[in-house]
Parts: sequence; C-alpha cells; structure tokens
Amino acid sequence: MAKFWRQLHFVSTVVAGLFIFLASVTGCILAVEPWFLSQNAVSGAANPDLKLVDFQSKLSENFLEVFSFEKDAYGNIKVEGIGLEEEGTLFVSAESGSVLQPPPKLSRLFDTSRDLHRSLFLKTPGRILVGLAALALVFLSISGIGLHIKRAGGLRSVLKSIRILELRRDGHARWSRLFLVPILIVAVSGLYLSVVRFAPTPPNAALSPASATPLDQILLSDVRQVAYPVMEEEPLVIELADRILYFDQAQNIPTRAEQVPWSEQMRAVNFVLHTGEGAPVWTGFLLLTSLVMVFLSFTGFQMVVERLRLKKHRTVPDANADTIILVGSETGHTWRFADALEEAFTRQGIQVCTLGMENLPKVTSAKTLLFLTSTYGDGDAPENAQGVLKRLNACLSGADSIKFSVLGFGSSEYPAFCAFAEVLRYTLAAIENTREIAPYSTVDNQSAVQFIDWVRALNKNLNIDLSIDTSRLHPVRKKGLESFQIREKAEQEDTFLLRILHDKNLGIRSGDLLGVYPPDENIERYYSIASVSPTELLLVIKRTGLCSNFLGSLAAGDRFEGYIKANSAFYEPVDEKPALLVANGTGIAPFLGQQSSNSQLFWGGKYQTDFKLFEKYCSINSPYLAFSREKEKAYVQDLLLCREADVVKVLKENGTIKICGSLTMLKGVLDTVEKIAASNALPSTEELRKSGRIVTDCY
Ligand SMILES: Cc1cc2nc3c(=O)[nH]c(=O)nc-3n(C[C@H](O)[C@H](O)[C@H](O)COP(=O)(O)O)c2cc1C
Repeated sequence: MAKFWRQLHFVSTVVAGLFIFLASVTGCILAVEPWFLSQNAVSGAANPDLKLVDFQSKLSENFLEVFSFEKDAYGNIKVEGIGLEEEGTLFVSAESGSVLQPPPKLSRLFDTSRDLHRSLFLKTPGRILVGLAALALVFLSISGIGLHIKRAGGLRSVLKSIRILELRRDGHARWSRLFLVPILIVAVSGLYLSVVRFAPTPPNAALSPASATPLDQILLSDVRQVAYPVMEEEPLVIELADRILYFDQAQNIPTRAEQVPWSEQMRAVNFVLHTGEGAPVWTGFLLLTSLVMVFLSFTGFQMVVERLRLKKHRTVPDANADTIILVGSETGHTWRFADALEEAFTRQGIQVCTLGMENLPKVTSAKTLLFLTSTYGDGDAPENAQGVLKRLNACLSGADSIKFSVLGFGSSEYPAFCAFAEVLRYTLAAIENTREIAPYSTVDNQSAVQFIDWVRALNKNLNIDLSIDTSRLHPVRKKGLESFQIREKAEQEDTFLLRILHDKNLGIRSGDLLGVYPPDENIERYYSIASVSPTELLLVIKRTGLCSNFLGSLAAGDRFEGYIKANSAFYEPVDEKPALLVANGTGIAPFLGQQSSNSQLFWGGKYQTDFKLFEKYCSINSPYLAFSREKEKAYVQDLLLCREADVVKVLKENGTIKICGSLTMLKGVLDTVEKIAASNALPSTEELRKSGRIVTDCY
C-alpha cells in the first residue's frame, strides 16, 4: 500500500508539480487582494435591520432613476442608474443611498495573477489544465495522508512530532501535515470551481410564490442584486443568496419564486473557500497555505529530481563482480554512501556492482555482499527493502559461501535505532553458508566518521586498502570547493598532523587558512596551514569536535573538500626582517612552513614527546621548547623571558612577533612582551599590534 501512495504522490508531482507551483505563487498574491478590497470598500456597513424598501426610498432621493443595484462581498453597493448629477455605474452609501467616490483601482498585478492562476493566460485549455492540477493536488493530499501514516509507522503515531533532521525531507513532512486540511480545502474547492464552470447550469427550480418573503419584510443585508422593471408589465427581480423573487411592481405582490440550484449555491461556498472573498480570517489562512504550498512544491520537486537520479542505478548484477553492494533506502541518503564505497572499490581495481535491495539477485557463486540499509517508520524496512527478509534464504542458499557485512543507517533520535539493519544482520547470520566479515556497525544521522570507521574495518578484514572521497557524502555539494587528498598522517595522543596534496594552482602560502566542511555539518571550520611544497600543505589538529574528528578519521588516500582563505597578515615577511614565531599546541602549524634563518621558534606543549609529531618538519635547528607537564614545568612566555635579549633585538630591528595558538597563551605572551618592552623603552604591545609588528592567530 505504501508503494501505491508513494507512486501516486510521485506521479502527481511529476505531472502537475509546475502548475501547482505557479498556482501557489499566484495564490500568495491573490490571498492579499481581499485585504486591500476590504480596506478600500466605500459603501460602509448598513444597519442590519434596514429594510430593502427603506433603502429604495433613500436611493430615490439621490437618483432620478435606478435600473438595478448589486452588493459585493465587501458591502459595496453598485447602482446602475441616473443620479442627480451623474449617471452610469455609481457607488452609494449603504446608510444614506447618496453617491460616493468609487474605490481606488488595485494594482494590475492582481488581475495578471488571477488570469495566470485561473487559466495560465490560455483561456479554456488553460482552465482545463488548472482543473487537472487541482485534481492532482487532491491526489497529492490523499496520498500524502497515506505516506504520513507509513512514515509514522502506523495510524496511532501519525500525530507524533516530526523532528527536522533535514529541511527538505522532514520540513516537507512537517508542514504538509500541519496544513493538510487547508490544502485539501483549497484543492477540492478549486477542483469544484473548475468542474462547475464546464458543467451546464441547471435551471432554477420553481417555488410557490406564496413562500416568498413579503417585499416590505426583505432586509437589505440579505439582498445580492435587484433589477427594477423598465416596462410596467415587467416584474421587480430580487436576488437573495438562495432564491430569486419576482414581484408585481404595481401591486407589490410576489408573482414567482425560484430556488437557486444546489450546484450554484455550492459554487458560491467553494468560491469563498478558495478565494477568501469577504472572510478576512480565512483569507489569512489562505495566504499561509499558499506560502506553505510554495515551499512544498519546491521541496517536492527537489525530492523528485533526487529520486529520478537514483533510478539510474543498475538493477541486475554484473556477472564479473565478486562484491555486490546492496542498498536499502527510503529517501536516498544511503545511496551517497554506497556510491562513495563503489567508487573506492573501483579505484582499487576491484569490480563491484551496486543494487537496490529490491533487486537482490539469486546468488549462485561465492560472493561478498555488503548491505547498507536505513530504517524507516518505527523500525521498519525502507521502501525498497520491504519483503527482502523473506527472500534472503532463497536468494543466498544456492552459493557455496557468502561473505557479508551489514552497515545500518538511522538516527538515534528514533527509539528503534537501525532496527531493520539489525534484524537483517541476524537473518543473514542465521543462513548456513554465510560468514560475517566486518562487524555489524551503525551510522547515526549520516555520520561520515562512522561510515569511514566501518570502511576501515572492511579494509582490515578483506585485506584491501579502500580510500574514500568524502566529497561524495555531502547531502548538498557546495560550489567552488577544492579537492584535497591525504598523503600522510601522523598521530600523537589526540593531536594529528596531516600532509595533504592539493592542486598547485591554488598558490597556497603558509599562514593561509583552510576551510573544511564535514559532510554531516553545514558549518565550516578554519585551520591554519603550512605550505611545504607547491602541491603539499600541512595541517596540525587536535581532536576536539565534529570537524576535527572528521579530519582525524581520514587516512592516507582519502579525499575531502575545502577551500583556501588567504591570510596575508600571517605570511612570512618578504624583507627578511627577523621574526619570533611563538606558538603552543597545534598553533605551530603555520610556522612549520615559515622558518627562515632570520626567525626563531618558541613552542609550548604538555610533554616533551609531543614535539615529536613536528620534528620532521621543523627546519630550525634549535627551537625553544617549553613543557607544562614535565618535571621542569614551563610555558612559552617563560622562554621569552629567558630570551629577553632576543625579543629586544627583534623589536629594535623592526622585526615581528607572530603568535599562534590558544587565547590563554596569547595573554601570557603579550603580558611578558609588555614587560620586556617597558623595561627596554620599546613601544607598548598595543602599539606594536596596531603597527602590525605583533600579529596573532589565536582561538
Ligand atoms: C519518518 C522517518 C522515520 C524514521 N525512523 C527511523 C527508525 O525507526 N530508526 C532509525 O534508526 N532511523 C529512523 N529514521 C532515520 C533514517 O533511517 C535516516 O535518516 C537515514 O539516514 C535515512 O536514509 P535513507 O534516506 O537512505 O532512507 C527515520 C527517518 C524518518 C524520516
């Protein structure tokens, strides 16, 4: 059933999505028109007890002759007649019947939007198309209800709150559920208005004249339109909401009464529901509904495009592939990981093929099967893996041996975290000829790090060397990013150094910053870099959070995307002036590429062994090192104090002091330099900073 709802939703979006989008955008504009119309209404409110006959006598005081008048939804009364001073179509006061200035004309934008909304500027064919779009919107709403039930894992949970893990998918679900009723009303009323337009209007049914309200009892507030007879023998015609009454003018008695057909009355109700005419609160709702529909059409389109892209995957296994990646996915995210994995295998020269789990083949020879699957609903299989568990035995038992591993994709925000993957794993393990090659693992909220960890386990167990291009794991690829490849990685406790290959045209210089986006985050982090050759840079990072953990999970061969931000204040001086390079911890990174014969390096860390990570890249023979956790406890500012003469010399020779590392260290160093400067009649640190002779990059 879920498949049916999904197909109906999908087909309706593909067929009518663009029209619905256009109708929603124009709907937003038209939804504000009633507000302007009510603001501009001129006739004023009539006394609700005012009788039609009394209003007529007021009109006769202001008109030589009245042919007809009509009232609109905003209370405006428009008279056709000959006034005391002018004639034609004249607006009058509901209270006094006197002639008023007509309401100001509204912007052409409303008329244009209405034409586009009703007929796409195409007259009758356009109206038919718009009617079909309204029908598609009804289908979308109904199939949407089915999908909501499926998504929630049953009718009972359908009202549970929807967490927004991803704006496109979860936002679409949340807002469509919230506005389901108004959307359905807009769709059904729009469809009704389209249909009645093409249906012949049934004749009015005759009522007994005796049932007509006596003329002197009719209230102005009930009247829609009145037509006065031109010839004496013609009747006076009064149109009410549901009836049309004919009166003999001379004797004031009803001669005929007709019932407005039911379809016409329904048309009027649907018209108000669809346009909000004369109903200000509902108009506000319609505006919100139209805005939500713009959002839903847009996100719906994006999801359709994504789905069509997924259709391009193979459906039958490649006979030469010993490894098959099987993907269970509801909304497509798991495919990104599968594609990155397939690419990694292919780069290693290993033939693989990736299939959706619905295409699980009958396996007759030894194969490695890697299952990557999400969990949906409330611990259910995703759409394309429904029914797979039942087929597993029959599909796999024909082969001599099957190696397998399962990687579950899910979200720990759901109680049944990766439940389907877990069941799949146990079902596979229970089949006689299967052997698990890498332990069952999970990926929470599309974590790149957890995926890479599983790939490493696969490498170990299959004795291969897969490396991952993490740019493939981003849900949305950012433009203008460069590709970087890890060449070498060294680690010391929780700090690691990456030697990274890049395109030499980037013209990177030591001191520049590298902006990195982890695939599962949308915020970049910046790292100071050292340029060690035209195509290589160094990065020194401590594992502290999402981005550093992401970079820390990478190994030689892996790739990631990032961009370079120039940071010229931190470049090596071109004039060979002396420099003191002061850093602690990972702050050493930019200085690993800036060590000229005229510079001295001061570095502070916890233990002596910590410096080992950088030794290979430190070209200065005798850097000054301070260790805060060794027996002789010292900080980098203590080193500066010991080397006071060097500090004074650099400052006197117009050199610079560059400081990179923690903010606490920066404060300690600045205090020390301040002291040294004061006792040697040198400018203060504030002045030195202003003149660019102390530059800092601290965090
Ligand atoms: C409506 C809905 C229900 C979900 N139910 C579960 C669940 O029960 N357990 C779980 O671990 N993850 C659940 N998830 C999270 C998805 O499994 C996770 O986002 C996954 O990465 C989606 O991958 P896919 O796009 O390939 O289907 C649910 C997500 C949605 C939108």
